Amino acid sequence: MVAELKQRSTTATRDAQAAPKEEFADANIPDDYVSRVLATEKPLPPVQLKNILNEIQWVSFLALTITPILATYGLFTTSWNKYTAIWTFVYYFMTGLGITAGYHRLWAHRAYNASLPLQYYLACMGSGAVQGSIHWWSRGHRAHHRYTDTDLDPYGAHFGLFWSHLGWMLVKPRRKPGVADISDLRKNQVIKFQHKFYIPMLLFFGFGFPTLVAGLGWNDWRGGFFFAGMLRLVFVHHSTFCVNSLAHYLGEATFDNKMTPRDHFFTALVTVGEGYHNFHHQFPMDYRNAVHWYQFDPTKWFITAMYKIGLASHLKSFPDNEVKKGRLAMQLQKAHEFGQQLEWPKSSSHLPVISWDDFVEESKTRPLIVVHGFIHDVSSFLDEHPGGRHLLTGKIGKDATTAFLGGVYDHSNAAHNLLSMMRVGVLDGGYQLAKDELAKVERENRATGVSANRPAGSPPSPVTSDDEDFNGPATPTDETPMATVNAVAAASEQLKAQQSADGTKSINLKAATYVTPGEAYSIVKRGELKANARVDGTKFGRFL
Ligand code: HEM
Repeated sequence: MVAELKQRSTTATRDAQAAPKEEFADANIPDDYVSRVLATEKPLPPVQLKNILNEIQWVSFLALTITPILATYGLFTTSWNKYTAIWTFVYYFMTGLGITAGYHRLWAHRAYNASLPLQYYLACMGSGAVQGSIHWWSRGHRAHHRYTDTDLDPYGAHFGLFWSHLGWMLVKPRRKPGVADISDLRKNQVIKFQHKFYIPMLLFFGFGFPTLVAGLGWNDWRGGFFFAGMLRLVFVHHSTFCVNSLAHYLGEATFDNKMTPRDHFFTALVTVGEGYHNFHHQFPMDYRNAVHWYQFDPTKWFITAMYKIGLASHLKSFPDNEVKKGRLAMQLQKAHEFGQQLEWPKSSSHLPVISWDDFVEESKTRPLIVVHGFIHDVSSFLDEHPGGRHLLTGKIGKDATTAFLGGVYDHSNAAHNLLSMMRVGVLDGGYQLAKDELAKVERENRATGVSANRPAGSPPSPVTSDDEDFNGPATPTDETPMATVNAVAAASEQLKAQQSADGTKSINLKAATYVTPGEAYSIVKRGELKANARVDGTKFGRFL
């Protein structure tokens, strides 16, 4: 089975990677390509001291070590000429842009179209940056984007800062980069030309041309070679390498933190504007790396200038609306993480459900106030209340929702938040129910020997907090005081009207939806809160 899988994998990978040149390299790619290749194709053993000489990639190793040595030698043996200094700086940008505007955004990502003269110019300048041919560079870069942070990424940041900056070029690749299609580049005449003549182009634009300009221009041949040639090349090299290393470590994940790319001004500064790398990995076909005018992206400015003079066209940019969505997603994630560090009120399902009667009884022993259907213990706040202690004590054992929500004072968000932290229970039904009124009447009448919902002489019904037991208003008797009967009947009528309106056994609309900052709780059916209490294992009708 394993052998078969291995066979299939090898065949699929070979198919994918060695497809005919004019076809898409990934035309036959299996759906599980990444995991299959990683599982079945073993990487080369790790580089160790004992095998290092065999593992070194000598061409790039020498190129990357000899240039800084020669540049340092030049620095100590050559005097600076003002014009050479300016030329070195200018040629740094020219060759840097050859990579960023040419190799990277034009060819690797097809972020815009360039006229033939601009393409040849960028190919020449890119050759002067000595980083391999467009063909080789773009293939590796497409694999980097496609397999970011996996072992199929040729310069995966997950292998460490040194590996992604330099290490991957100094030793033989530990495994073949993942398949990436470059069939479009194979057809490009400029790329074909540069690939064919890459070595002479590299030597000329890397060292000959900068030396010639300084030598013929102001007779500084030596400075031209060491500074505009060697020293400039060291800077261009490490500028590009920083995109693979620093841009995956330093800064913000502005649009997505699933992978390592980050946005940072400093990286942008040292990479000719490639430092907004989180943006770039999200929107790779965008000709910009930086969307804001104040962000440093000379490559974008160069492409825009080329567009203005008619040498570039079809500049691609990702829809602004979608860019904003990416930013918002991360902002929301951060806000959520911040919120998780805060203390939040107990939710209704973690509080006991208390009947109105029990609430009133308990209020005699401690300062309890009902607001929004929650019972709050305000003892810690009595003396702190900006509106005065008397306003709170006046509402103990009562429902203060109306007063709290603007009847007396329309409290701030802060007050709502503070209040929610004082919750100790949920009032059954959310507000004082008609049956509570009824129970009160019962209690009062019990003293006088009459009942509001039973014929005189029959035993009083127990006051129950089970909603299902509530069957409407009492039948008035001759003994019931008329005012009480009317109040109960009115409350009952209201309840009935509402029940028939929405077809449910619901509660007063006013109390139906409680919106507390950070939480919205909606009671859809009477008795639901009780279920919450049961789930939580708390006892119904008892304070914790
Ligand atoms: C436990 C419940 C309560 C809490 C946590 C609370 C909290 C606060 C807070 C924080 C303020 C400052 C202004 C603001 O943030 O909005 C305030 C002001 C006030 N509250 Fe309350 N309050 C409660 C209950 C009540 C009740 C039941 C009443 C009225 C019967 C009331 C009446 C007032 C008044 C009139 C002010 C304005 C004071 C002023 O600026 O002169 N509060 N309350």
